[in-house]
Amino acid sequence: MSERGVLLVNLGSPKSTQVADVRRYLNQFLMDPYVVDLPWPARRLLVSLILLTRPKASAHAYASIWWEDGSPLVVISRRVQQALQQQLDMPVELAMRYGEPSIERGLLALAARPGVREVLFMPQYPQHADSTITTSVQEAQRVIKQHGLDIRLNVLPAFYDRPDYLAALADSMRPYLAQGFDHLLLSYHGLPERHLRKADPTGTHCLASGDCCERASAAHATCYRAHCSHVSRELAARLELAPEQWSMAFQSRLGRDKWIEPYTETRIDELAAQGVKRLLVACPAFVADCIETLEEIGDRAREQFVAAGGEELVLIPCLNDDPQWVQVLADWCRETPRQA
Ligand SMILES: C=CC1=C(C)c2cc3[nH]c(cc4nc(cc5[nH]c(cc1n2)c(C)c5CCC(=O)O)C(CCC(=O)O)=C4C)c(C)c3C=C
Ligand SMILES: [Fe+2]
Ligand SMILES: [Fe+2]
Repeated sequence: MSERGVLLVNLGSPKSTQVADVRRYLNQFLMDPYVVDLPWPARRLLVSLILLTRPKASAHAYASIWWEDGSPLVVISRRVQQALQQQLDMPVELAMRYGEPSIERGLLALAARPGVREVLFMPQYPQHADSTITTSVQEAQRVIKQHGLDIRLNVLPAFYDRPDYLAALADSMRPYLAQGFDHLLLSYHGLPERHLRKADPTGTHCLASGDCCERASAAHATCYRAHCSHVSRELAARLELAPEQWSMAFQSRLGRDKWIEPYTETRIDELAAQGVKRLLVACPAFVADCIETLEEIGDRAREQFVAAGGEELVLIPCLNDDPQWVQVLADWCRETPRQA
């Protein structure tokens, strides 16, 4: 009997590539106030407008990357859960913030296991964002309260600075660099600039200057962009890259707000114009490949790069179920101190 259970948490995918399923998923996702952070009436209006056209386009994109056994994100996350379960003598469940398997289902399954009193809640996001980690924790707290569950939540914070994670990521990228390249682009999921300012506990640091992320600040405890910068600099150092050999950009913009820059789309054109022929792209905001890596970078960015004069864009896979990464997760499950 184990006192601890583990819940691996990721974002989630539609149930299928049917437009109706994609619409249901996008509605749940975008109506989350941590994602579209507008008051309810404005959020409802904006999301309803997005839902007029986006589900069809997204369904098409999902269909182009869907696997026989489902969404890559969910299939890969399930593989990680199973590999982890084989290494651990504590129960490991998988949950998605949107869609299935839900956080509710995961927590109820763990709470039903004899002896489990603590859930090590492991959001699978290296960098902090309220639209990923905070919303997942809130949902878990809601479920615990609603069902009166007798369990403590022990939340694993963003792990952008943990040396074992960084080593696993750098090691997974090394074979791709060894095949030769002109430039490595580290493309992170974007965020509206407003989200960054809202998450700034000092209220004055984030985005007050262009180099805010390079200057030490208490704001960096929850600054998504500072976390991305940290991962990028660490990767460059571990992979022994010169400054001109790599750069960082942000993808997946939605809507008309200003998102953090530079945009990946812009960088792709710039790099092609600079004469980069063989471009490597890694996506370190994701630990599992998903529509954002496979379709947005692996398909669309590749086409864009070649149309702009590049020769080859190679997408470096996410950590996925890499044994070294699974080992790191297993270590964290065993070694994270119990919560008082
Ligand atoms: C306002 C919109 C969005 C914010 C903010 C946002 C933040 C954010 N998302 C991820 C990780 C993932 N996002 C994924 C898909 C996805 N993201 C948005 C919008 C926002 N994300 C949309 C509308 C979608 C759906 C696909 C589409 O229609 O384009 C995924 C992949 C899901 C899958 O099934 O494969 C992930 C993972 C992070 C890390 C993040 C904040 C930093
Ligand atoms: Fe997203
Ligand atoms: Fe910053």
